[in-house]
Amino acid sequence: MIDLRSDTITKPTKEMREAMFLAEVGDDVYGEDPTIIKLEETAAKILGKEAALFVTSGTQGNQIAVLTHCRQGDEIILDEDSHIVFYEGGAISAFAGVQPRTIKSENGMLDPKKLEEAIRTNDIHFPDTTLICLENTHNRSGGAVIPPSHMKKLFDVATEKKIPIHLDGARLFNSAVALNLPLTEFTQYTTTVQICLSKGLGAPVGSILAGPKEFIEKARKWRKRLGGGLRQVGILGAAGFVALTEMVDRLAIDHENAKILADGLDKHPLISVINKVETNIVLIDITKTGKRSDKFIEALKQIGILAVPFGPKTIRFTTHYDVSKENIKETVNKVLNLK
Ligand SMILES: Cc1ncc(COP(=O)(O)O)c(CN[C@H](C(=O)O)[C@H](C)O)c1O
Repeated sequence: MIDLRSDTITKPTKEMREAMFLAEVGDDVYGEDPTIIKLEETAAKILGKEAALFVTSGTQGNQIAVLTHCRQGDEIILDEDSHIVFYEGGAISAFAGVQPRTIKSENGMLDPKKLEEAIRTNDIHFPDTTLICLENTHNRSGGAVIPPSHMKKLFDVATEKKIPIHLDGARLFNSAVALNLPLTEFTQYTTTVQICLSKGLGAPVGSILAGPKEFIEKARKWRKRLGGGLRQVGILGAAGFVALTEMVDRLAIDHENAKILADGLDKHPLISVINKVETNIVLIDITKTGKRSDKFIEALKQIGILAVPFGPKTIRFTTHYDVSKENIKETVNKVLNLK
């Protein structure tokens, strides 16, 4: 099977497994796990933040960010297609008790004017707007890169209104590699940021939430409240450290493979690629095939290819470390022969 369902599929590399085996560990609830301390300090530095916290997933990182920034009854502004709204099971309402105020983005980019209009004024009838959430790359726009110049426009609106910005940067490294920029070019326009170690970077588990020191102390307590007090977690941290320090540059290969895949699939008379393939995600429209996406996914599985539905007529393919250029070429040849 050529598994293009997601970059979450990546399995730990040999180097990661060795690092896990040799990891020096301690009880992280008492702050005594040297490997996770090293990971958190390194991540904070790379992200240009005062402190960082290892979390078990991107979802947990986003949810702890909302719980730490907000109070029950607050309103947060996000893109209607953001992962936090679309894929996190309503957790911001279930746990943090906050109200999402969604605005539609253009290719993952919120309009600064619409953002400003969505911010509540001080009125007894209104909830307070206490957080703005961005996503970069933008998953449902097909891994769209939000350039720092656009992030600055949103940051300027938020700063003027004294509202923090949380960036869901699950694939922020993909944006940084696509634009050949350091992460701090993006994170300078955020208060807090979550990045995934377990997606394109290949770690088996985990994300990092980074931000101001005081914020991270509060976030650590929220993680504990959620049962996230981790013990000898250096075992996971060791793999995360390899991901963070050795697996970033190779994301360019995933981007190249995504472009080869997109160019190939687009040649099929009944398929059209609908996103500008800037990173590791390809979205195709299958309307002309007359098939619904679930049926098309089954047809792909019959020919040894795994992908995910992204709507009734849309399919997503995601390239990653465990899919080679040969796999991509094989995928193109097989799909081109699909009737
Ligand atoms: C932008 C963004 N932010 C957060 C997350 C959550 O990360 P995890 O909770 O899966 O570690 C994801 C995962 N995305 C997964 C995928 O793309 O296959 C699924 C949809 O949850 C994400 O794409």
